[in-house]
Amino acid sequence: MSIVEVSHLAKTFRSRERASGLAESVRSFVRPRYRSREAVRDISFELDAGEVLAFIGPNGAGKSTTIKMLTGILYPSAGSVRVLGYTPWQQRRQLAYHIASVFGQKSQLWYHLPPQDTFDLLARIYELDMNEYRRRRDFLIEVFDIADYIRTPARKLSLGERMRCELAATFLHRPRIVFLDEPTIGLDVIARQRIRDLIARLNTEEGVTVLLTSHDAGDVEQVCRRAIVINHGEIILDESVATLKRDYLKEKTIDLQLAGTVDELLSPGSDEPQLSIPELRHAGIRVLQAQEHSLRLSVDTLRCPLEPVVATIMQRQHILDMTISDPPMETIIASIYGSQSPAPIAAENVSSLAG
Ligand SMILES: Nc1ncnc2c1ncn2[C@@H]1O[C@H](COP(=O)(O)OP(=O)(O)OP(=O)(O)O)[C@@H](O)[C@H]1O
Repeated sequence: MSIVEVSHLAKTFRSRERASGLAESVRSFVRPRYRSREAVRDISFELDAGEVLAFIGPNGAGKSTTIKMLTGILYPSAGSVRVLGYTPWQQRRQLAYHIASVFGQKSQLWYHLPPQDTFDLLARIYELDMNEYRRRRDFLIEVFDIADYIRTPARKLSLGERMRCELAATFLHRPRIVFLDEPTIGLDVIARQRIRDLIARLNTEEGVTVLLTSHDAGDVEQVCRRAIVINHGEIILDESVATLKRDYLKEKTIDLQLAGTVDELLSPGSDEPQLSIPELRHAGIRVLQAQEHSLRLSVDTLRCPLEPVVATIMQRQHILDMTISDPPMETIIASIYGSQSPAPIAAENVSSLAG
């Protein structure tokens, strides 16, 4: 059953243009000029209870604006939205008891207070029964493993610790839907993995519906089952993550730091660097960069699993360090459009496998 229904949603921002210089400032004061930006053009989709949806797209695609309309923070310019039967911007207060949102860049924890105090305040805001609240709080403290710093002021927590507390706070009132806008932004590999596992666990155990935005393809692959890709405020793809993986997330980049020089692994004399190892002269493997001790390969994991590639190189060279990264979201979007973008590897997407 659909618990979120979005139909032809649009949002145009109208902002006053700032003038520079005294004369222009006076002119713009007398006759202000406005600029319109269509952040969301025409978005329609439905979400069933228990789904985990990735809502992805490049910077400025309209993801946060859509979430803000679904949670009642913004009203739209056109279209309709029903979330759990409510119209978010008209019934924001009623809806707030049943949903929660996390904006990775903004904190809902009181900066100078320990998370425990924020939890107590939220319990009052959501009018929770105190016994039920304590049980729930203790359960979340255990699940999110935050007992050690629940009494430390939020301002003193590391980003990963704070994010775990943010999420615990989000689940306090047993929301039926959570909107997570970049919940893993800025986190290291281990903290990111932990957040992914926790979101997946609460979805499985409590059936909470999740709508998640992220620039990290790993979040999408590991947490979500369906993905909506948007660009310029419009949906360009609505598919299962399995299909997205098969068609667009199959390329991985392996960066290797070698004890020896890369020349030992390359065929001499060719213009384009090519591996000399016969087993790795495979259409699914491309050398992206080769310099002194570092080698960057692109591997099409559908045609060629990663393990044998790494194992074959290890037989010939000692590997000092290795990272495996997903293509950046811009590249995925570009390949959805059917063309390849030369966007650089997103450093934050890198997951280190060896140190
Ligand atoms: N309050 C606002 N006033 C004017 N323009 C805005 C406002 N909020 C967002 N925009 C513009 O709307 C467009 C969509 O922004 P939005 O934050 O929804 O994108 P996003 O997909 O979440 O991007 P990112 O991945 O960078 O967070 C952008 O061009 C942005 O500059």
